[in-house]
Formats: sequence, structure tokens, C-alpha cells
Amino acid sequence: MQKCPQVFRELEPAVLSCLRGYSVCIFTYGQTGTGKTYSMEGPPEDPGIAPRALQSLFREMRTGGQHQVTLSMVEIYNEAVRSGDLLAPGPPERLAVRQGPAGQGGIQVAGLTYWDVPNLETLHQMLSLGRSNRATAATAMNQHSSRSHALVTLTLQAASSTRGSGTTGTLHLVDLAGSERAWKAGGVCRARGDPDDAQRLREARTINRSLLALGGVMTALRSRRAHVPFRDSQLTRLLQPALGPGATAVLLLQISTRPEDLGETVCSLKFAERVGQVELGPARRRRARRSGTPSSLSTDTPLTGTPCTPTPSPGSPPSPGPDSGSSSALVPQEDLLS
Ligand SMILES: Nc1ncnc2c1ncn2[C@@H]1O[C@H](COP(=O)(O)OP(=O)(O)OP(=O)(O)O)[C@@H](O)[C@H]1O
Repeated sequence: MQKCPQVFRELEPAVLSCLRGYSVCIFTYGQTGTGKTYSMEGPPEDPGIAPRALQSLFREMRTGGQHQVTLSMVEIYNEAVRSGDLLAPGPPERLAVRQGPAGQGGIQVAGLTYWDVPNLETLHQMLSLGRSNRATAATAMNQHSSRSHALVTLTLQAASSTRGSGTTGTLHLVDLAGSERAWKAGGVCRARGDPDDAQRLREARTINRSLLALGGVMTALRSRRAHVPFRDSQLTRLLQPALGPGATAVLLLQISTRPEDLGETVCSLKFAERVGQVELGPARRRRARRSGTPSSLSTDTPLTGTPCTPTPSPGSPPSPGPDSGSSSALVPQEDLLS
């Protein structure tokens, strides 16, 4: 089993490729309680993939160039897409997801808010506020189980320079809710006489249904079917741009080694095997349009919605960034930017 620093070392070239206009999605998958959120976020003394990725991006941006960083964050709870209410008070708002205009691809999330991120400190503060609004509950398998899928999207817009035209890269960090057997999910509530028993069961069923839909999408992508059932769940609809042609997707699989979890572990391994056989094609860079908001800069910017409403945040202007990259198996193979 690899430790987070080792895992991140392998992921870092892909993460940094977002600064050059590539689309990268890192998602955690596995049975509830196996450490998905821990691996993605981690405590301060053992930072997870997300804080390491963000630190690496901002460090790289300090070495040259001009970048604008924009953040959006949503959670999918019981098949409802909700805005991670980052800074404003009030309950999460339910958002409508719809297909983008013909020919432009992508998904639109009406009402989704985008935040300009001036520096790493502000980004961490915003993420931590967004996470604190995420739906969690005690289940039989995890005292603080995430009952929702969380999708964090960073759009990294590089200004054009003498070295080349501007690009718009995207980093998706997806912490999926855990799969679990319904009887296990409800078991602890029943044992405690918890009145939320029915709620936990409903959550478990919708989580499992959306993960099943994700499995269906992976099967279709692997078999290169003409029709990929992205519309089967809100999760797969939102992930459509992140799993589109030319994107780089990385699955972090979390499994339990407990004998009593063998069935679920085998299912998770089979899912990972399927994902490992998916080919999204040669990686593509996105060229930025000359002007406009982040949502208008890319033909398929994920999670784009109503006209982007970037919110002024305190701090310095977007940090500078280079157009260099390191090599690794995860680095995109082909540069389609003309
Ligand atoms: N590598 C680790 N080191 C120490 N503690 C860990 C580690 N991985 C997970 N844990 C602990 O195990 C518990 C479950 O982890 P976590 O919440 O990340 O699981 P999860 O897979 O995200 O669960 P769910 O799907 O229910 O949200 C937490 O208390 C977490 O702190």
C-alpha cells in the first residue's frame, strides 16, 4: 500500500499539466469507511491529494506566466445537485443541471457560483468552508460518513504570452460517497433506535444507484459504445466533461482488507479493472478565447453554468505560471493545440 506522498508524486505531472490547458480528473472510489475522504483531503499533519495538488499548482504558477484560478464546488446529495455554499451563509441551494448548447459540449449548472481565487490561502479557506457544508452522518461503517459526492473544479486560465496562446485547463477533484450494503448502512441506526434509519437507507440506495450509473458509463467507455449513458444519474452528468475525449482521469481506489468486506472489496477491484481499460484518447489542450469570463473560455469547460459570476476575493492578482511540464506516464501524450 502506497502512502499519500508516493501516490502524489505519481499524480503530480498530470496535475501540473492543467496549467498547460489539459483536463484532469482525480476521483476516489471505494466502500464506505475505507479512507476516500482521508486520502483526498487528509488532516493537516498528513495532507491528502487535494491540498498537495493545490500547493503544487500554486508553487508552479509562482515561477512565471499569468494565470487566473477559478473555483466551483458542488455536492450531489440524494440525486440533487447542491451548491457548496462556500462563503455566503444559508442552506445549500439546489441547482439545475442541463446539457450545454449543441456543438459546445459540456454540462451547464444553472446558478453555480464561480470564485476567483487569488492565492492558496484563500483557496484553502474556501474549500474548508465548502466541505463543512457537506452532508455527513454516522453509519455502521463510518462515524463521519460522507453522504454526498463532492466535486471541486479548478479552472486554470493561462494568459497568452510570447511562448504561445492562452489555455484553459481544468482540475476536477472528486470525492465520491462510499458504496455500502443497505442493510449495513441502516444497521447502526436500528441498533441505536435512530429515527434517521429511513434517511440513511435512502441515502445508501441513491449513492449505490449513482455509483452503478458510473459503472455503466465506464463499461460503455471501455467498449467504445456510440452511446454512453451519462444521463443516468446526476453524478455521471456532472462527470461527463471530466470523462470526455482527451481528458485524463485517475481513479484512486480504496479497499478494505477485512475478511467480512471481501464481497465489496472484490466489487471495487472489478470496478477499478473496468476503469483501467478505458481509453479517453490522446490528451487535448484547451485554447482560451481572447476575452471573457472563465465559463466562456473553453468550449467544454466542465460545470459551466449561467454567466459566470466571479466574486472578488481578497488577495493578490492571479499568480504567474510557466508553460513547462515534467514527464510521466500520466502526462498527456499528444498536444492538439494548434
Ligand atoms: N490512512 C489513514 N490513516 C489514519 N486514519 C485514516 C486513514 N484512512 C482513513 N482513516 C480514518 O478512517 C475513517 C474513515 O475514513 P474516511 O471518512 O476517509 O472514509 P470514506 O471512505 O471517505 O468514508 P465514506 O464513504 O463513508 O465517506 C476516518 O475516521 C478517517 O480519519
